[in-house]
Amino acid sequence: MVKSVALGLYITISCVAFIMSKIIVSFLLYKRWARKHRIMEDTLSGGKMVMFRSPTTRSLTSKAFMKKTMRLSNKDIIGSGGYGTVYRLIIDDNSAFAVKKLNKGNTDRDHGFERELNAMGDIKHRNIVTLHGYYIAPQFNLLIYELMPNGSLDVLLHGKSGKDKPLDWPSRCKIALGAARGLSYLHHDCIPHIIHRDIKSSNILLDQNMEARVSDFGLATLMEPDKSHVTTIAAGTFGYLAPEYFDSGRATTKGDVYSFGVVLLELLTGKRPTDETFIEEGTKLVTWVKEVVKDKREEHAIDSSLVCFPMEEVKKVFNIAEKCLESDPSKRPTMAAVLKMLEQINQTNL
Ligand SMILES: Nc1ncnc2c1ncn2[C@@H]1O[C@H](COP(=O)(O)OP(=O)(O)OP(=O)(O)O)[C@@H](O)[C@H]1O
Repeated sequence: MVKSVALGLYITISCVAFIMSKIIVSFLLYKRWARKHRIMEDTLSGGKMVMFRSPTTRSLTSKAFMKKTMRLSNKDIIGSGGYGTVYRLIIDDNSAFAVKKLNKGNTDRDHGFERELNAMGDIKHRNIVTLHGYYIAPQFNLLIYELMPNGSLDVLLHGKSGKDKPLDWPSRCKIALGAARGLSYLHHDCIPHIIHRDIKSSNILLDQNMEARVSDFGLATLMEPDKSHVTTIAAGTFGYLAPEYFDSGRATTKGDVYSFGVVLLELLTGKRPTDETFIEEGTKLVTWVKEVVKDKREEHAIDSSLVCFPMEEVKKVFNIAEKCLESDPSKRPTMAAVLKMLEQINQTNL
């Protein structure tokens, strides 16, 4: 009898010790993960700041960062979009950021919002704009990105100041290839796979080497779209949205492929998909280009600011764009296939 009680006690103690050790190991592993991923996590001015570990953020302190952030003013604005305003934040010679102040604070956000942001911070690729950190507070939220010194493809192609220095053909090829590589990474190499949902020229930014970086991935999922933002419907932007989206409202990788096809047309023709002349003529960029390609008149559609270009390559890029713009999503290539096609024709430019 005594023996069986002792045995029972022994088994209970062993089980409790086993469970406790598992809990402690999990806790330690979590702490290690958090230390690796977050250089700092601070409660500041009623909000929480999280910065992810990277060479750029290593020497920063959250207080110094917040102090500079609070001093941002209109003269620091780089641009604004449907989700908020983007500011240039220079900390020192080695650290410059683009801070996106989202329109709403976190009053209606849950832990899913932070989980999404942490997942976005894990994505590192040479053709994706890195998210360095975030700040969440009841009044406003900030997303802290790496600063892209050469701005967006949208401004480079259709900038307000006129095309004083138009992009040459090799630069356009390099941008198309970089953007395809970034998007292909999100679709095929990330686990779980990521649908961008808002591919357009203003979401393709250029780094110091004029290498394309896809920005704003995950943002459409993260945010409830601001109803005052007229260009964005549930997700995506008019002119770039795949036709099936208007029926189903469902974002898919093939929807991203369609939007990428529109960006290729922008690179080729130098025209915006929402160009007023198309609306006046009752057509759209995609329809117009399809007719031009069918009639083999590509030279009439090419951007007039392009003075020197190899016609064979131009035709091939028109062809890839056409494939991306198939009305039936199942007939569109995957981004991996688009990347391969672009790599094949661009070998001479790279
Ligand atoms: N990381 C960055 N580095 C440099 N400039 C940036 C950065 N992020 C955004 N910008 C600039 O700020 C502008 C506004 O960006 P934002 O992403 O808020 O809006 P958008 O992409 O134009 O529109 P939408 O919100 O509908 O996607 C961009 O056109 C770009 O020029």
